[in-house]
Formats: sequence, C-alpha cells, structure tokens
Amino acid sequence: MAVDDAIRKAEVLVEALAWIQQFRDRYVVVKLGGSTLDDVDDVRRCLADVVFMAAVGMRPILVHGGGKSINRAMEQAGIQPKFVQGRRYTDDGTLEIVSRVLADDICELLVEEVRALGGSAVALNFRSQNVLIGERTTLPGADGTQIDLGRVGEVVSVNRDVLAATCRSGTIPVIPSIALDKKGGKLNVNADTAAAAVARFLRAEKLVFLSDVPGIFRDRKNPATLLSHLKSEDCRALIADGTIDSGMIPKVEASLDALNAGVKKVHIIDAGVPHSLLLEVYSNTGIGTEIVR
Ligand SMILES: Nc1ncnc2c1ncn2[C@@H]1O[C@H](COP(=O)(O)OP(=O)(O)O)[C@@H](O)[C@H]1O
Ligand SMILES: CC(=O)N[C@@H](CCC(=O)OP(=O)(O)O)C(=O)O
Repeated sequence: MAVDDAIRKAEVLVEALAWIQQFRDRYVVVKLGGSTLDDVDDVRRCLADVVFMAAVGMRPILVHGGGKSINRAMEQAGIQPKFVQGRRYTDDGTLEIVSRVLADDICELLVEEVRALGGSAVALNFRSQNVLIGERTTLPGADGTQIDLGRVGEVVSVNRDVLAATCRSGTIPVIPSIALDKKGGKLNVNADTAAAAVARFLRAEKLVFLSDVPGIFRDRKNPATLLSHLKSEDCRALIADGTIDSGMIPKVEASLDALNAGVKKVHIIDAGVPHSLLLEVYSNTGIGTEIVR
C-alpha cells in the first residue's frame, strides 16, 4: 500500500537520524579496491553514498587502489606484473605506469564522478597536493634476508592539516595509494595499508573497505557463513588457520593496526550491493563484516 510504503521510508530516515547525529564531524576513511572499479554503476552508487555522508556532516575521505587496471596497463606495455607477498615489484617503468593509472586516470575519474553527483571533491596526490609521506620498505624472506621490492613503500605519516581543512570545508579528499618519500621520490603503496594509515593518523571513527565480497566468510563457498562481527583476536586466528587468505590478508592486517591505533571500527563490505555503505553505517543492522578491537 502506497501510504505504508511512504511511512516505511520515513522510518528508515528516522533510524538513520541517531547514527547521523552520532557520526557528525567524525572521519570515515573509505577504501575503494581495484576489484570494485570495473563496474561504473557500482562505483557511482558507492560514490553517491560517500556524497550522502558528507552532506549529513560526516567527514569521508576516499583512498583508492587500482591493482586490476595497473595489471592491464602493464600487459599493454609488455611488462609482466610480479607480486611478492601481495606487493607489486615496482621498478622505475612500473612506477610510471602505477602513477599514471592511479593518479591521472582513476583519481581524476573519481573526483569527476563525485562532482557529477553534486558533491565536492579534490584530488590529493603527488601532482596536486601530496598528503601521504612514505618510506621505502622491504619484506622478510624465508631465509632471513630482506626481499627488495623496488619503489614500494609504507605510509609513515600524513599531512593532517591539509586533510582536516579539506574535510572541514565539506570537500571529499580523493587519494591514490602513492606516497612521496622525504626526497620527493614516489613510492607505490598497497592501497589497503594506505587507507589504514590515513585512518590511523586521523583517529578515524571508521575504516570501510569496499571490496568484491560481502565480507569475511568462514567458508568462502558457503554464503551462510559470513562472519558479521569479529574481534582482533578472532582475525588473528582466522589468518593463522588459513580461513583468511590472499587479498584479504593485507586488508585484515591493516585493519588490526588501525584498531590498535584508536580507530573505532573497521567494516568490510561489498561494493556490488547497492548502497552497502549507507546500509552498513546508517542502519541498526549492518550487512558486511565489522571488526572491533
Ligand atoms: N575468508 C575470506 N572471506 C572472503 N574473501 C576472502 C577470504 N579470504 C580471502 N578472500 C579473498 O579476498 C579478496 C578481496 O581482496 P582483493 O582481491 O585484494 O580485493 P580489493 O581489490 O578490494 O582490495 C576476495 O575476492 C576473496 O577472494
Ligand atoms: C605495492 C602495491 O602492491 N601496490 C598496489 C597499489 C594498488 C592497490 O593496492 O590496488 P588494490 O586496492 O586494487 O589492491 C599495486 O601496485 O597494485
């Protein structure tokens, strides 16, 4: 019945009200994974949710990856992508491709999409205004030596003043996962760890990963085994017993670092479910996996 439907919609808004009030002026870092960027409609719906968040007074910050697009661009250039423990081996040629795909293509596209949805957004990267300060990293090898990954780094600090001022003015920062080292050299950073670092340094209320799965499953072949609430210690056990593997490992490890540093909650949700972000943040029953300390 039309009136009942209208009342139900109003009730949804009222349910959201308590959360809107609670999260006013709080930072939420939203990470868009490369696995989610291929479907334009999904991206647009996710960005509409982010624009909604900003409109109701939250301070969203978008951090994005683009692993799949980088792979495609590398293959076109005749370079075979090489990964070590989930990190892309990044020589100078690869770094040029990573920079172009992330900062010139994806970052600009996301900014344009936000603007087309009536929101305000700005690209914060090494070309415009850098906010991620990084250091080069190596990975521990099995024989105790360190594995060199080329121009790969981790975020060691962020420009909080620029981020705070941008958010305060109602503009959504859009940040690709490339950092600059102290000498101004570019570093390729895993986007999950880049997003977690931004959340950590801003003590964000939330860190949300938009991915291509509904959340963390106990058994990936059985959708009924979605784990909707996890604590840090559960996550460590799930990594140790192999339940969490591949691309989920950097996400969860980065989540634990963020929670340890004071981020209140981490969410892993499906970018392919329309408005999963709004459902997770502004309703009483979330739809993905939430992780708390
Ligand atoms: N226990 C698990 N539950 C759900 N997904 C998992 C799990 N363990 C590993 N994964 C994998 O993690 C992937 C998400 O990580 P990734 O491919 O890096 O996505 P993104 O591009 O969003 O960072 C899923 O597509 C899935 O294959
Ligand atoms: C060092 C490293 O591996 N950097 C990543 C950065 C992009 C990324 O992480 O994108 P996703 O979110 O799609 O995974 C890469 O080159 O693929």
